[in-house]
Amino acid sequence: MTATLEAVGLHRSYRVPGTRPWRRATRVALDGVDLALPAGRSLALVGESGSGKSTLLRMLLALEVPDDGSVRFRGEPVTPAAPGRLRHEVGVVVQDAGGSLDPRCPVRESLREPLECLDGWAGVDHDARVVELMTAVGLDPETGDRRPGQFSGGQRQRLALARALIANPSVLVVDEPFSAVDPATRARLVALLRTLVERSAIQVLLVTHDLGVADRLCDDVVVLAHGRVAESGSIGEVFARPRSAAARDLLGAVGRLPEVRA
Ligand SMILES: Nc1ncnc2c1ncn2[C@@H]1O[C@H](COP(=O)(O)OP(=O)(O)OP(=O)(O)O)[C@@H](O)[C@H]1O
Repeated sequence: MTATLEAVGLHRSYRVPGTRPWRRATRVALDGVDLALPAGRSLALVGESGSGKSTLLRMLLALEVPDDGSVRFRGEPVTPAAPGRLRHEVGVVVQDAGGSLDPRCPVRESLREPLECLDGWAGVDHDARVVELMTAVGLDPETGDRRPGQFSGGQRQRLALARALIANPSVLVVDEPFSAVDPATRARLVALLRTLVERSAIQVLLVTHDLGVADRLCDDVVVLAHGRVAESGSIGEVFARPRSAAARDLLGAVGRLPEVRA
């Protein structure tokens, strides 16, 4: 069966800033990465800082062109110039959730924006959809007139989630979405995301340092180390019996094996 999202042989290097042009020093961020998000599954992308997770995400979202290799969405090649269905079907929550919301606009307008840009939403009541999504993420729709600065960090994460979900994506990409919130808020957001995902059958591609969150939300895991896939498989398998040093290091760093679902 065709994977929903697939990367084959991705390579990406960057010039190291400050080096003299004739020395041409480069840093390899991705070195031959293959990855697949099979239909109906959710995937966590983990790895130590600098392992290449964000770079890989930029390629997968067709925001940047790899030096080599390709990305396919539902079997079709995607590039920044021709992202095809990817832009319509993939919702994204970035690390800095507040950043996806215009600080000058009432949040209702930021939430409505994807509906105004994407096909298929012209005949739909956008305000009603905003009310629906604000309610779904546990925010009072009456607060839609407020600016992002009038919400707490956790509430802004909820708003970013609502914005990512508003155009009914089939895939939700979330990049360290819970790093800036306290543990109690994080637990509530994870529970909320899990409920939303189960209810709407969305596939999640999660980038995280938090293996507990990965375990709660995803079926499979890819462990990146030094721009390569060190290990991949079902979360239950990899967390219970890590084969690579990178996976063992990550699991060791959290002090104990995260709770693994039966
Ligand atoms: N635009 C860029 N220019 C130069 N080097 C870059 C660029 N983007 C990434 N890199 C380098 O590529 C490597 C991988 O970086 P990347 O941000 O993908 O790692 P990461 O796993 O997402 O890290 P973190 O968990 O800290 O966010 C790093 O060595 C980084 O310095």
